[in-house]
Parts: sequence; C-alpha cells; structure tokens
Amino acid sequence: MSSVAETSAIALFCVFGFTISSLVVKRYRSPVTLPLPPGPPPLPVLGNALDIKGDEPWISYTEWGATYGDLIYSPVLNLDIIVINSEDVAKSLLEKRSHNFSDRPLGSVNKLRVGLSFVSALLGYGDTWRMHRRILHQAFRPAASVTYLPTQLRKARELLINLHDSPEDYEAHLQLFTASTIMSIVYGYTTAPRNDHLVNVVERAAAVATKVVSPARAAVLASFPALKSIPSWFPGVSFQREVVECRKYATEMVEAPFKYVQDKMASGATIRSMVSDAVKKDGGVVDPVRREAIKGASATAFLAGAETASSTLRNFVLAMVLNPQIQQRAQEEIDAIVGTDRLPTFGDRDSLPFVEAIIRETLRWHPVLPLGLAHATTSSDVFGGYAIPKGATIIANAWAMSRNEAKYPNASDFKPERWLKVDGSLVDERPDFVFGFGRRFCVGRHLAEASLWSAIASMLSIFNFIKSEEFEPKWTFGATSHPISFPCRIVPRSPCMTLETLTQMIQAETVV
Ligand code: HEM
Repeated sequence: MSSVAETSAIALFCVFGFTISSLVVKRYRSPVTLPLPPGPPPLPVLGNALDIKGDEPWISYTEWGATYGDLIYSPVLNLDIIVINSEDVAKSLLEKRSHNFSDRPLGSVNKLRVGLSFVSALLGYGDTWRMHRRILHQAFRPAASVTYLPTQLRKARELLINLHDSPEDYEAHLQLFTASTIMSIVYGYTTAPRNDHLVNVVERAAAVATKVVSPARAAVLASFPALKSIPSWFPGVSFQREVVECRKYATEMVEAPFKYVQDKMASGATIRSMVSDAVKKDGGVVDPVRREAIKGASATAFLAGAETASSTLRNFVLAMVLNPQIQQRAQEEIDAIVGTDRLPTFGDRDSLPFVEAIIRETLRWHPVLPLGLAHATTSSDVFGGYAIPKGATIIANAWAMSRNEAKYPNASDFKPERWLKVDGSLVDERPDFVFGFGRRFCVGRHLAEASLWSAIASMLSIFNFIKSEEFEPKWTFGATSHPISFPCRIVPRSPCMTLETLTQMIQAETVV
C-alpha cells in the first residue's frame, strides 16, 4: 500500500474512532496573533493530507509555490508543517537562525521504541546529537575524507569488473559499490562480491527502517499516538509487525559490524576504520555513553550514505542513456587528459571539469532526497510577518529549488554546461541544497562526492551506456527517489577492452 493511501486509510479510521472535538487542526487553535504563512485551505481534522499529490508531495508543494510563494503552511492532521520552496528562505531560516531550526520532528517515532533511537540523523537537537555529530565530523571532514580516496578508487575498479562481467545486473553492482565502500571506510570490512552477510543485515534493517519512519507515518502517529495499539490485522495497518521487525534488524545492524571491529582490534589486526579510529582516540577505553554514540553514528553513516549514493548513480546512468552527446563529450575530455591506456585517478579530477559538471547536474537534476530531511523549530518564531509555531516541522523542498527556472533554465533538462563558464572552467556555485542546510547539513558530503567521482569517471572511461529501446523514465518515491529500472545496454567503448585486459589494467595500477 502506498504511504499516502495508507495515511488516508489510517486517517479515516481515526475520523471514526476519536472524538471530533479533540481533533481540530492547529490552524484554528493556534494562540499566535500573527498569521501563519499562506497555504491551501486545510480540511478540519485532516488538514491538507488529501491535497497532496500521490506519493510525490514535493510536486504538490512546488506547484503550490506558484500561488502561495516560498513559505507555505500546510498542516497534516495536527502537525504544523512549513514548506520552504527557495534556497534564499531556507538559508535565512535554517542557516542564519540555526539555533532555532535544527531540531528533528521525529521524536514520536523514537517514542515508539522501533529501535532507531541510535540514528544520528533523527536525533533531536541536544547533547546526544552533538556527540554523534562530533564523531561523524571527525571521520568525514575534508581532511579526513581524503584518506579514503584509495579505498573509493579500489571499489570503483571492482565496480568496473562487475559491470563488465554482468552488465545486466548494473543496479545491484551500483548498490554493492556504495554499500561496500561505506562498510570498508566505517568498519574496515571487506564485503563478499555477492550475498554478504553484514551487508544483508544492514540493508534489510535500512529497508524496514525507512518504511517505519516515513513522513506519512510520522504525521499520523504524532497526531494519534493511540494507533500504536491497533492490532496488526486491522486493514491497512501493518505497522505493529514492521515495528517488531525493525527493532530486531536495527539491533543487529548496530551490534554486528561493531563487534566485527572489536574482534579485529582484539586480535591485533591493524585495519583502519572510522570505528577503530574513534575507539583508539580514547586510548581504547571508551565510556559507555560515547561507545553507544560511536555505534549509532557508524550505523547511521551506512543508513544515510549507501542508498543516497547508489540512487544518485542510477540517475547518472539514466542521464547518460538519455543524452548520448553529453556522454560522448565527457569521454572525449577523459581521453584527452587521461588517454586510453590507464584509468582516471583523483589526480586527474581538477583537469576534468566536464565530468565534475556532470556530477553536479546529476545531483540537481533529480535530488534523491526531494524533501531533504525535515527540521523542526525549538521555539516559535516570526519571518516576513508570519508566525512559525514552536515544534513546527520544517521541510526544505529541494525539488522546488532544483526546478528554479530563473537559476536553471529548462530545469527538467540534463545540462551539465550550467555549471561551466564560457571558457569551460567550473563556476563556483554547487547544488549544495541537495545536501540540506545549517547545522544538520549532510556530514558525508565530501565522502559522497568523491565516491560519485570515482565511480562516474571510471565508468565513463570504459563503458558506453546505450538506450536499448524507447521508454518513459519514471522514478520511485520512497525514502529516496531513484529511477525505476529502464532498458539499457552497457558495453565497453573499445572491443579490445576484454575482461582480461581490464583486469590487467587495474592490476597494473600503482598510483590511485
Ligand atoms: C549523494 C549522496 C548524499 C546526499 C544527496 C545526502 C543528502 C543529505 C541530506 C539532504 C541530509 C539532511 C540535511 C538536513 O537535515 O538539512 C543529510 C544528512 C546526513 N547525511 Fe547525507 N547525503 C548523501 C551522502 C551521505 C554519506 C555518504 C554519508 C555518510 C558518511 C551521509 C551522512 C549523513 C548524516 C549522518 C546526516 C545527518 C546529519 C544530522 O542530522 O546532523 N550522507 N544528507
């Protein structure tokens, strides 16, 4: 059942099950004297829940922007939701007033005890989050991120071998590339080429977790905590079952890889990882609170980093299939700088501006988190003459920002040249809005961009991505948005590039 259909089913149940008098939308009982930001007229009880288009709320919010502007009030059930449709307003609030706009609205999910209280990205704005953030910053700040470049390049080469071996499985290969890169960096763990036990554990947990904490669920559960007690057989409510499943997988996801690192360290192995670095920083003796924070932050790095990066790579493949002339221009750039006797390395990165522009455009073209991750206010506030309530859910609509025609003319077209000056060098601006805003800005951004570069530059140098039949591109609408499978052939650019030749070329590499 889609999340919106599910929301509606649950909401209808609520309408019949609760006393209407206790369910008046906050718009009508808000004690603030200033008006709330404009927005579509809400229904009593449901607010705008039924006005939101299908499973793509970002599209509705973007369309509403034409009528109501860059700051929209759109309550769902009894949640105050404020949608921000422009980068300028997002910066004014989430960055300049970050002391007030850095909380998360998902406290209700944690109260459900689904086992996700370890997730740094969901933690409220407080001391526990600060401790997680410090651990993550230490591991993924620019100076630390460069130490992972050899791992990222090695994983990109494994991706090439896998793509050559079974191109039809490219989606699985992209997923393995991002999952195994993160597992290696975070836990020093080397994944098996297929069916890796630890990758399966964390991927299964991630899949259930993203379902359980979907924004639709959060809105319904925050409004009607009594829903927690609805039996799992009630039509449309599979929630209880998923909660039990989520708790089990989440515990395994946090504990199993951490134990792997502990065992390795105890055996005297010297494999470097984010976790072993964090443990060693304390001289090996970690107090229990920090130990839980290290476990949580490392599991979060996987949850936040694997799916986002593989979804971005799927968008890249789609963009190449739809735009062969762009693919060819990038390959000509690589051939001119790198040649055809070796593969691109990070040393070539600054000399390949068009490849860099492709990465920026891939991130902008279809943001994989179209609504980012919601923030929340800790106190009431006022902006542009409008009241912003305390505890409001704040959504920075990355989709609307990516569709800003004034900044990105013909915004739905894939045009890497937007990021280039007339002389072919890169403009200073980047599509930073896809990584969020303020104090909650994506902590893995440098790592993510380097992973994308290693995979994209390597793939472009060896393969052509070819449309094998006509199709209408479509995207999924889950925790992340990525292209639904499409017909595509992946073939080596040169007939001489056999699997054996490619393997020899990779084995001969000395500099990464
Ligand atoms: C293309 C890849 C990625 C995209 C598009 C992306 C995007 C985002 C966005 C939109 C947020 C929410 C920011 C906000 O609340 O304003 C976020 C948060 C976060 N990201 Fe990323 N991300 C990516 C890759 C990664 C990677 C590789 C890692 C891990 C190393 C990572 C770790 C995190 C963490 C831990 C947070 C939570 C930060 C906090 O709540 O303080 N992300 N990311």
